[in-house]
Amino acid sequence: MHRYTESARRYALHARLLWRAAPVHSVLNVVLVVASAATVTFGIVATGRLIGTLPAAVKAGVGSPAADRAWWWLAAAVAAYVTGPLIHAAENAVAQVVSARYLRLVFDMVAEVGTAPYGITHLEDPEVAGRLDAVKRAMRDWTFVTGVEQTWNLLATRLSGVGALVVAANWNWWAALLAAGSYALMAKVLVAWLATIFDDLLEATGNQRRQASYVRDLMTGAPAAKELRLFGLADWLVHRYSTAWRDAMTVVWRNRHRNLWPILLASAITLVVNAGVFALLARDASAGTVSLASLVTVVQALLALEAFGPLGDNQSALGRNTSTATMLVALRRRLGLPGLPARSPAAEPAEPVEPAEPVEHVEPVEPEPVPAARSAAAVIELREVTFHYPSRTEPTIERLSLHIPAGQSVAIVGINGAGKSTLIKLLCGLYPPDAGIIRIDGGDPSADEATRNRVAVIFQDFVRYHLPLRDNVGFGAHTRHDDDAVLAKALDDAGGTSLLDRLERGWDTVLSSEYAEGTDLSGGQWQRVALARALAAVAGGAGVLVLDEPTAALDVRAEAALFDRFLEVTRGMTTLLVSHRLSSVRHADRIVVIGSTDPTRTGTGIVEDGSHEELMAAGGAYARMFSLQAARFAAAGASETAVDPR
Ligand SMILES: Nc1ncnc2c1ncn2[C@@H]1O[C@H](COP(=O)(O)OP(=O)(O)OP(=O)(O)O)[C@@H](O)[C@H]1O
Repeated sequence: MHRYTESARRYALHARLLWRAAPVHSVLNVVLVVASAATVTFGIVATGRLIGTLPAAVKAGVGSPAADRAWWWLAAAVAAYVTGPLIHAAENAVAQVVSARYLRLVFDMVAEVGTAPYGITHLEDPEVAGRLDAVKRAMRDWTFVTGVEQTWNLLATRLSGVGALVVAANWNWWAALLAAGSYALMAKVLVAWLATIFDDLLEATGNQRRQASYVRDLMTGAPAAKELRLFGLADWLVHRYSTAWRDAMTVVWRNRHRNLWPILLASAITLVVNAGVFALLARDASAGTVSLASLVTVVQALLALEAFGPLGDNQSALGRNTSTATMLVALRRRLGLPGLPARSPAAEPAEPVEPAEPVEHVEPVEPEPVPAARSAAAVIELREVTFHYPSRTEPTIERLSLHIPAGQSVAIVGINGAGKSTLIKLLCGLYPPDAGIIRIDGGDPSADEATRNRVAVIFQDFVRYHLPLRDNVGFGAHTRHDDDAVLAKALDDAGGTSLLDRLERGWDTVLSSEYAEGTDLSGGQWQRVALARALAAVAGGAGVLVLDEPTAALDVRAEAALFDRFLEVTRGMTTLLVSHRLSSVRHADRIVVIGSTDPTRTGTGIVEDGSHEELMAAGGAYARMFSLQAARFAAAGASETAVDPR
């Protein structure tokens, strides 16, 4: 029973989405659908009447009143059959608009799931990630759009069934109801069966199908192409793909077979009921209680009752669509978002389908007046901060306190896995701490957007946007994105001016060789572009600049020179540098070594804190790491002024 009420709920959600996406066009489509169903019913009646009047008309001859009546019914039937396709065409045209807006709305809803909660904890939750991926995959399937477009055809068909029912009920109301009911039962059972399959596809198989898709993409995409050939992985991947896919689909196949019997039963009922109803009609006709005109009309009407039954591919497309929308709404609610966004994109142009417009609950950031040169340096305060990743039980950071005054440059160093990047992510508010407080100029970065905008970070795995150089640099600058002077200065400060000179289309060159007139960059060039993005952020209002090892692809000397330059151009700013190469960060005002502070604690704290000279003089962990790196590098025959990477 639950399955049947559930399908009613899904259709109700579908109706709400259509209404939200395109209210005017949806109402227009309903009107057209009613008109279309009416022409079908009228066509049935007119044809029946025409056939019924023909014998008398033929007998009475041309010009007789009977012949006139036949002509009238003929004209009416032709009008119905000609008008029907015209209305249908109009309905399709309006349906296109509705589907474009519907897609836009659903795209916004998905984008909001990915972007609206500022923290990234939810995206690392395997269940959320699996569902989000399943929704995105289902949206890419052609059935998703077809499902929306077919809504109106399905509605028109069902309504034409109502017309046929009224006509058939004129002959025998209970027989007509019985026939219509048997078709409806079959449709209900089939819809519930399809919904189970789609839910299984979306839910139960989410992770396994994700694995299978991942392996398939490895085989067909550029990123793994080199290793795939070098390690001879092709056969292994093909095998892995087919087993992952089979494992994923086993649940679907099993449920598909297990739930088949209600469909077989409903089909048998429909067959028996309809045989009985037609036998009843035949009996009435032979007894003379049904005229020839009525017989033709009722036969057509009874056949048209099939409109209440299963409607093939169109219905499964709509079923798939409603399953996806239901899952999306549930996912949104789980993340604390409203099921449906409050604002309608109906007023927006339907095409092209663009990325999400500002979402309802995230206040659009009003461009603030940005100082011409640079914004004020920020003060950073971490007090007794403890944090553990959702997928772990032990804390990664434990009771860590750090005060960074405005304008200081600080290097964060520590061994692999010490928690340097985690500390930076906490500073950006990407995760809220479990305990303790993090403040930037008094604001909480995990809760306050204006505070977050004060921090500009380039991570080790910074994004290489396949977009023009202008965007790759300008994305850092928020409100100054289009200010060429700001971008040029940032690129120059990052040591990337020569790169600009080499690009044929200058700032407009797309940084990807997958585009005509685009070009890819070397690892080092990409790092300079990323660095320029961080520097551009200063003009955009950032008060803290963080470089979390985005320079690993540069050689030792280049990284050291770049960091020195970075410290020079950002003098007076609050800056944080993370690097394994201690020589690269030795010129920072202050060096903070993080690591295990106490054997009873699993999380990281501050082990040492001071300037390069102070820490070297103290002869602690930093001094030992520095000397070790220097010795290794010297042994490798390089200059003694630079220190070996790792
Ligand atoms: N998203 C995550 N989920 C769970 N654990 C994580 C996640 N990211 C990092 N960790 C774990 O947290 C610990 C600290 O990682 P982090 O990346 O902060 O170290 P790091 O000092 O920056 O390391 P490296 O020098 O290698 O870059 C590691 O044990 C790592 O495995």
